[in-house]
Amino acid sequence: MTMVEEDVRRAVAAARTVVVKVGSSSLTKPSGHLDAARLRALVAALAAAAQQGARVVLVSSGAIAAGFGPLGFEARPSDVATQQAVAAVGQGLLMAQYEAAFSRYGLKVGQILITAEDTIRATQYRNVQRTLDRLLDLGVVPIVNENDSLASNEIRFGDNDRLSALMANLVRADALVLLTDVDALYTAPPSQPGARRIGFVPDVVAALDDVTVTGPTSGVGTGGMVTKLEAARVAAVSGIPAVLTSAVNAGPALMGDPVGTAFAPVKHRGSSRRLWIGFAAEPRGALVADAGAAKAVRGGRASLLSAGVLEVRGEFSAGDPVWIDDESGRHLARGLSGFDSEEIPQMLGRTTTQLKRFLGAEYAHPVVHRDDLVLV
Ligand SMILES: Nc1ncnc2c1ncn2[C@@H]1O[C@H](COP(=O)(O)OP(=O)(O)O)[C@@H](O)[C@H]1O
Ligand SMILES: N[C@@H](CCC(=O)OP(=O)(O)O)C(=O)O
Repeated sequence: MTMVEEDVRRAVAAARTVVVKVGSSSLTKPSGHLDAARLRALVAALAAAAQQGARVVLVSSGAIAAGFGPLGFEARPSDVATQQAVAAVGQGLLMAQYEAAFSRYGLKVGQILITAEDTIRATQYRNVQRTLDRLLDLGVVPIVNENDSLASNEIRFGDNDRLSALMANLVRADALVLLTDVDALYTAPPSQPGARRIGFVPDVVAALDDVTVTGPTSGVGTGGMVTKLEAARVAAVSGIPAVLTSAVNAGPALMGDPVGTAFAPVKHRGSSRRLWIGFAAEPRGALVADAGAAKAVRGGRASLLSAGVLEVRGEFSAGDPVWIDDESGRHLARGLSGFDSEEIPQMLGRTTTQLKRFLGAEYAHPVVHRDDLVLV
């Protein structure tokens, strides 16, 4: 069943669990300080939704943008070490403001700082999921951000837009609301003459060809509209309706009013863990499948066995995401490797019986189990 705009609006208003993402530019001043009035206005809208029974997860950016001013920097620092230090200061300031603002409505907040690395492994993923579920059961508003101070540069999410769509999967949200500094998606950056506002996107994958988007323009944001559309796409293919609008429209958006841009889901909800594998982290290496294994993997229900692996590329540990490629180098799937890259060469081409006999029972497992594999 495809949703029309009214269905999306209604789904957002009726959402039992809703993930709301707010960008740095909506919470801070260009000087690198928090804008307390705007933060309080946002909290008022979220508290109203919570008081009507919604379980609200807030994904909030702003740690770096709120921390550089108090530390005496005139602009957002560009080197990673300073950004990480600034985020450690800004995150505390941000949470202090949220705690004070939500407490006026009798609501408690809980901080969740997350790294891509923490969550890619099955045990860690379930741990984050369990903590968030429990916080929501306790009536707490979880406030999520990337752990900017600790995330290593190569594997960070980098933008909270994508993180928010993944969070929506993780908490099995009924809706995702992306709040930024522009009132809607436009056919081109709104500063360009002739850019038209788009009220409804029935199929975000198809729409990507028709709009021109750019990176951030605010000086404090990171992803611009590119990552917001990516988030809307991840939500849509996860079966989650989404709305994109400006932070000042948070209240009306959550009440289902026709503000901003509504995105219809394009698929039924899939397994959240599989989506996480598909979108969360950049693969560290690749396993090259022979023709038989490639066919089996493409069929959608097979594990990748060492008997069908020709080559291992890159360095990774067991549990890391890897590409599964065919012999011509085309990506077939993403999956979590069951072994360290250095263990795999001795396993290549061997059947499960041979692995058990020559290397021991601990090697008699698929290189990538089908539950840990997503076709691309
Ligand atoms: N097609 C488009 N429609 C709307 N906004 C766009 C488009 N292309 C680029 N933008 C820009 O994206 C900006 C929002 O991204 P960003 O600054 O990263 O916000 P945030 O801090 O909320 O994540 C807007 O201010 C807008 O200028
Ligand atoms: N995690 C970073 C923000 C990353 C980010 O996505 O920023 P934005 O584009 O403003 O949503 C921070 O808190 O400063």
